[in-house]
Amino acid sequence: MSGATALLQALEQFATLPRVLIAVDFDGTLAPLVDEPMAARALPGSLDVLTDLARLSDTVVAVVSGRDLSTLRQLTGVSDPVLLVGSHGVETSYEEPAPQPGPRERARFAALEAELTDVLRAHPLARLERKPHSLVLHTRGLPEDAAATALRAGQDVAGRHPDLQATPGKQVLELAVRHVGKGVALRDLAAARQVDATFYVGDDVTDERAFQDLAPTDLTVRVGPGQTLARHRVDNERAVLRLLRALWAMRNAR
Ligand SMILES: O=P(O)(O)OC[C@H]1O[C@H](O[C@H]2O[C@H](CO)[C@@H](O)[C@H](O)[C@H]2O)[C@H](O)[C@@H](O)[C@@H]1O
Repeated sequence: MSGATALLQALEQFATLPRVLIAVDFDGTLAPLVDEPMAARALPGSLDVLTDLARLSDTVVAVVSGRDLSTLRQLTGVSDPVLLVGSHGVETSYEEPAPQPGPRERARFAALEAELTDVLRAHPLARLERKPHSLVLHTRGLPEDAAATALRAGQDVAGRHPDLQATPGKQVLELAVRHVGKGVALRDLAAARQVDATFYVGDDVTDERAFQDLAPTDLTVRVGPGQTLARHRVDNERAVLRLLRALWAMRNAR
C-alpha cells in the first residue's frame, strides 16, 4: 500500500470517531517558511477550513505553535472556536491569563538576553526574536558558514545556562526560561475535552517531540523530508491544506 493510500485510510478511520482533536502546527505546516518571521502567513484557505472544522460537532480544533500567543493571534487572526496554543504549550487561548515570568525567570531572561546580544554583536546578520518566556536566535537567509558559527555561539550560551530549555529548530535556536512542550499541551487538551483520538501535523523538532508523546492510536503526520516518529508524511503545506479539506468533508458527512 502506498503512503498516500495508508494516510487516506487512516484519515477515514479517524473521521468516524465520535469525538476528536484536530491540531496543526503553524510555521512550515500552515504557513510556508520565510526569512522574516512576522511575514509568515498561512496558505489561503487553511485558516477557513480550520474554522469550518471547529464548527462541526464533537470536533475540537487547535493551532499549536512555538509562536507566542499574542503573535499567533496576530498572524492567524483566528479565535474561538479555534483554540490557540502558543510558546510550545506555555500559553493557551483557553487558560488565560497566561503565566507571567516571575522575578527569578525575569533575572534569568535578562542574563540570557545580555549574552545573546553579545552573540548578535559578533554575528550581526543573525537576528533575535523576543517572546515572553524565551529568546530565539534566527539565522535563516545567512550564508551557510555565518549561520553555522552564529548557531554554535548560541549553543555555547545554552551550555552556560543548563537551567534553560534549549530547542533547536529550522535555522533557529530557542532558549526558554519556561517550558511545557507541545506533546504535553496536546495530551492535556485531549484529556480535558475527552476526545477519542488526536490528529497532529507538524514539520519541526518540537513537532517530533509531540509525535513521540502522542499515543499509537493518534494520527500523526510529518510535513516534508527528514527522519520522523510520525506515522504518516505529506510533502508540503499545500498537502496539509488538502488533508484538512478532506477531513472536513469526511466529518461533515457523518
Ligand atoms: O511551532 P511552529 O509554529 O512551527 O513555530 C516554530 C518557530 O517558528 C518560527 O520560526 C520558523 O519560521 C520562521 C518564519 O517562516 C523562519 O524564519 C524560521 O527560520 C523558522 O525556524 C518562529 O519565528 C519561532 O518563534 C517559532 O518557535
